[in-house]
Amino acid sequence: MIAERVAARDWPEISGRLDEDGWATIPGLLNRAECRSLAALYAEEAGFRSHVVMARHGFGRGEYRYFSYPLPPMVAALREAIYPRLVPTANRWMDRMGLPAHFPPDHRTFLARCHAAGQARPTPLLLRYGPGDHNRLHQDLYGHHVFPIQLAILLSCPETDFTGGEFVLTEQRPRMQTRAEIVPLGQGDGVLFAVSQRPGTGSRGSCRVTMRHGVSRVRTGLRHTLGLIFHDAA
Ligand SMILES: O=C(O)CCC(=O)C(=O)O
Ligand SMILES: [Fe+2]
Repeated sequence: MIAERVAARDWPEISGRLDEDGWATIPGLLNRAECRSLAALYAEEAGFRSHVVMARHGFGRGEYRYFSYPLPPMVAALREAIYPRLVPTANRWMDRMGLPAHFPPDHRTFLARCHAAGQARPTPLLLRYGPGDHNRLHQDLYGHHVFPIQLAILLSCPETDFTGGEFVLTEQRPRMQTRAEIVPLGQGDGVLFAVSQRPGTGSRGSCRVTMRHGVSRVRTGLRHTLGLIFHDAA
């Protein structure tokens, strides 16, 4: 089901958006019931390898939990189905930036590479924000092996479950001020975005664009997200 749903998307269009902007939304990737059941996992004791209280690390305010292996079936299915769709873009980006990394066509092979290099801890996570919580701009780098695109899915419903809490992306280009963009997301929508660097075209030809992401302050209610990073952590 997840595989068919992912296959039905217009991947050439999504790749074009990623090349142009460094991010692309996938509207309605999960339905409301799926969002609810994933968000409900947050309260369960089992299934997670660690719990991070963001304020303790200067990451912002709010909390998140990394899943342990085996991942919940829906999370595993999303990771496996989406990765191969992103590989052509990821490899093109590496070429354009003159970086040697080359990503294999299936996720299992890429994970084996991460694990052999000591990056063996799963990175998919659930995040939870209440009133006043926010996520400071950051990059999800967890070791040498970095797949350059990641996915976040909004599990809560804006205006109904929470207010505020916008997904924010910034990009920095050489010799320019930082630009910020708010990504409009509804419940169940996914956003694909550059983890750290992507190729761009600047005034002097091609350049590297540095991206960061975060979440603006949640005003009211509770906001849950699922984060899917394709490399594992050291
Ligand atoms: O909560 C969000 O929308 C962003 C979560 C995040 O930082 C991530 O998925 O890597
Ligand atoms: Fe993140």
